[in-house]
Amino acid sequence: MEHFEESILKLIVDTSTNLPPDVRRAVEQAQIREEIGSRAALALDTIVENVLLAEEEQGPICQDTGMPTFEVHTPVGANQIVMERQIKSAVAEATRLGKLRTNSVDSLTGKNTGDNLGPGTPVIHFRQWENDEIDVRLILKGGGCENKNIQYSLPTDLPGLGKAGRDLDGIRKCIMHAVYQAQGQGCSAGFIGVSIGGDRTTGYQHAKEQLFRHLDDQNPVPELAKLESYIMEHANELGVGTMGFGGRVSLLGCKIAAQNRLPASFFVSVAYNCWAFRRQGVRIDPRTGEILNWIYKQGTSDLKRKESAVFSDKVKVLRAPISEEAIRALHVGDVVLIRGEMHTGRDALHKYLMDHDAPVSLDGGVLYHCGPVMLKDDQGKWHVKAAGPTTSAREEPYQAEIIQKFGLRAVIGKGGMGAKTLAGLKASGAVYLNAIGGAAQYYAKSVEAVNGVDFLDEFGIPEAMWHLQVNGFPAIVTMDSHGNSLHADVDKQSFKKLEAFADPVY
Ligand SMILES: O=C(O)C[C@H](O)C(=O)O
Ligand code: SF4
Repeated sequence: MEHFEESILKLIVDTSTNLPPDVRRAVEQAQIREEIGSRAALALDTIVENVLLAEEEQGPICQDTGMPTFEVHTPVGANQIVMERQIKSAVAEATRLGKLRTNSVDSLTGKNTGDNLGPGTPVIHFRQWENDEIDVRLILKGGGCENKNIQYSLPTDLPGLGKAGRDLDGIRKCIMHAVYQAQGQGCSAGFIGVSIGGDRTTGYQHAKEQLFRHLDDQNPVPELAKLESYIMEHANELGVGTMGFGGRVSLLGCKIAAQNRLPASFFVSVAYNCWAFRRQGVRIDPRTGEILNWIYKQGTSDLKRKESAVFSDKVKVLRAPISEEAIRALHVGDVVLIRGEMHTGRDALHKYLMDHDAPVSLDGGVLYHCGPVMLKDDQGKWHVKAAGPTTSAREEPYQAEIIQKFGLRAVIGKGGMGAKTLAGLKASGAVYLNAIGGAAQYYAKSVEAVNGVDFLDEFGIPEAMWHLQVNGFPAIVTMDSHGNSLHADVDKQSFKKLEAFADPVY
């Protein structure tokens, strides 16, 4: 087993940086379906560009490399204790190399362990099988889409859909609702794994396991095969679209399975995975630890780069610090390019800023909801390795007050924010800009220099306040200072479409 750790490291690097061909094909199909020039098409062009950049640079496709989850099958008698130790060591090494973000945070102190190791992380499940080879599968599912997982307990009443009973029709309604409720926050268009039955714990576990199925496999249970096709067809009528921008494609894959349940329980558990669907697997020789073959084909396909609308002359350039006048001139749908300094800030920083001063002036400033992957070189200089946006909705309780308190003019994130922030943007003269979730290589390229960092020791790399010099960071105005929100509009329209699926189908 001399090569086992090295094989696991290869698996991690490939999973994080190289989107498998079946996932690429699904993204490509969406790109073909969306109307040229639409916001969804622009978002998909950025996603494709990002997938290709990640492969070329061997950089993380998305900065959130998720909760590394390993499903391992071993021959009878293989030493699982040694394997677990080596998997952990490979995880730490991948983190040191910047292929995984430091994602393991102490839930009580907020301290980041810095190497992705700690109680509960990474997740490793072992099972024995009567087979001569070791099978290791890995999924890197990020926090934003994990937050959009949902579990229904039937019978229930679903918003827009009415009663959902303990039958196939009730299950159908739950799944339609699951896609609707994710909106753009889980970086749609997504992939869902669905489990019918089990208990609360095994339901979610089983739902996640469905994400390991090949996208083009055929469900062996005829009713579930039919339900999968129904969902694929109709969830795309909801109009959520890529990043919740509206559009023809809201779902890229759906895999459903059933397990037995208790008489009193009837769960439908949905694991929602963003478009950055990073899962891979290897078969390993138990004598040498070497990789025998890859379970899903490895990257490389004919995804085509498209000239993006970002380069058109309609784009407005914003130089930070930004004036109120420049902000008031912006409207939902405008594409902007930011030049100058922006500051990253997410959950820990927002909470901190509520009752402390900021370490730098934020007057006219741009706050980026982002937890990047950063590496320090031998000279002590920091480099951005991946830097896409995080889900902004988490900052809803704080954002309006922070904009007002510090004079911020722009907040960048993804998935949109709520009514309180919208009112705050209007009152203070600020905008919400949407960056394309998961496009971490694409945005990292627009960073010219790291000007400094605050709270690194206290908050850890993803939560620290990084001061980034950018030259042409593209984003779309999705909430303006005149009370308009694309997110509220798409939510309303897609809810109306959801209501059309209330009548029984089964
Ligand atoms: O943590 C992040 O950087 C992103 C997260 O996965 C999210 O989607 O909000
Ligand atoms: S930012 Fe988006 S693409 Fe990245 S892990 Fe979160 S949900 Fe997935």
